[in-house]
Amino acid sequence: MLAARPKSSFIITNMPDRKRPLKVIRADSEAQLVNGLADLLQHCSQGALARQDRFSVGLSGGSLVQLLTKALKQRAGDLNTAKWTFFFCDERYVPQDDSDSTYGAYKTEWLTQLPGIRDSQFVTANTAKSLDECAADYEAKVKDRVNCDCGLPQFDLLLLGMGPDGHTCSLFPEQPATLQETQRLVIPIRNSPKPPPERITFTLPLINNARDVAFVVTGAGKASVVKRVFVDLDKEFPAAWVNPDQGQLTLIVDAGAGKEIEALK
Ligand SMILES: O=C(O)[C@H](O)[C@@H](O)[C@H](O)[C@H](O)COP(=O)(O)O
Repeated sequence: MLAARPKSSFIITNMPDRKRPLKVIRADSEAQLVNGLADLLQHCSQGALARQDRFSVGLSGGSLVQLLTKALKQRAGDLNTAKWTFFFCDERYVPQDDSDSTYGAYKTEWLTQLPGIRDSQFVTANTAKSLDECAADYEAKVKDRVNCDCGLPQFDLLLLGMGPDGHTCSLFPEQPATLQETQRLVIPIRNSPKPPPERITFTLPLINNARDVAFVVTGAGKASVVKRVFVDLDKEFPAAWVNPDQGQLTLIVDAGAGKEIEALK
């Protein structure tokens, strides 16, 4: 059977506030979307492993857990995941065996469905520490394990989701001060508007230094926010602050989430 190829892929260039053109991959079905995500993983991992001996990936929670699991299963024969290291762009400050843990969600899926991936490939947050220490400790792990040739850790790929309120990672519109962070790469979050209230999250200096950043956004309910974030760069929404300095920004959407940007093709 022919693999379901993404319906269309296009570049939006005429955005003065964007440092690099935005690449959009628009899928008509979940199978096409998974295939687009799998292509991206293959492309980014091959590039990273040609440059160095590790591929560093930042994961997010939500619907991405299932979509990424499907993409990795689909390409299990082609991807050499043994050299991949998985970090968390944000993590909920709960014990690792709590049903709210993002690491726990991945572990449940992957260690049963993706036997090639070992638990030791996840770089997890130490939630036995205080929240502040947990964030500082995770920043130290990132600095220790991610390529820092340019002075700042540079992830090979960050996979991000976006909530209907335009939040990404644990950067929420109700907490705009988090977007102004310039020193710390991982910060604690208290009183998150989305439960659970305590979290840690990557900050913009780390996110925008990545080599590749991809958002995966689905559902017609997010269509207008997708346009306001990715086309209008409306800074009311934290996701609009993701603007990689040199890296490639890719938006993978289904037909529903992409319906208001379709005309820009
Ligand atoms: O920690 C969390 O609460 C989730 O990880 C959350 O930030 C999620 O990534 C977005 O809300 C997008 O989720 P969906 O893709 O499921 O809409």
